[in-house]
Amino acid sequence: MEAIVSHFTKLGVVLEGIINECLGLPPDFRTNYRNDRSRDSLLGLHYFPAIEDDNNTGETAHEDPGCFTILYQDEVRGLEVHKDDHWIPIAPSKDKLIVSIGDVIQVLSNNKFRSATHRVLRPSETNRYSYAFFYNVHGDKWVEPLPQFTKEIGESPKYRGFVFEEYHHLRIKNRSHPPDRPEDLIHITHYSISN
Ligand SMILES: O=C(O)CCC(=O)C(=O)O
Ligand SMILES: [Fe+2]
Repeated sequence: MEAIVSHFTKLGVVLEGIINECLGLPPDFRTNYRNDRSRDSLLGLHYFPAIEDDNNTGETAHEDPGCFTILYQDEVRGLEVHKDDHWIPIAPSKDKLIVSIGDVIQVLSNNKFRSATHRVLRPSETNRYSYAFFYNVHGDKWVEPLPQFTKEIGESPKYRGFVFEEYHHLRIKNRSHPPDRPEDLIHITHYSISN
């Protein structure tokens, strides 16, 4: 397990540099913004075969809350990404890792990069295993749209700022104490500014 975390962490640092570059952020942005990996987490997931009447739901549609997620799925299908009103299956492969942008990058970039809406449908014929490595910011980090994507280019911020831990807790609460109505689940839109 420790070896996997160490590999994912090294890869995460490289990916973060690539994402920063794609966003046009300076190379030292990462070390200036944060340089603490203590809130990253690795989740090992085991999905039992779907049975009739449970809609095959493994993970309902959601976006990951942190910076980005590195996902390893075995050779069993199930992961789907929502794009242009369609659910697109992500072909499983033992040789591939899937990287998805999370809500923190969406907020920092003021929606220039969007977090990926995804879900897992469990196949009925077999178990499914995956590892999700969540590359996060530190809990007490203040997250808000960066000036590079707001005042420096004449755009108004689409989110109010928040402490990452607060949002993370609300997201965990979605799971531990799910609200009666699905529309009351907390998403990043909780911090949206409607102009
Ligand atoms: O198991 C998967 O393929 C995805 C898991 C996931 O989306 C999550 O844990 O946030
Ligand atoms: Fe996810």
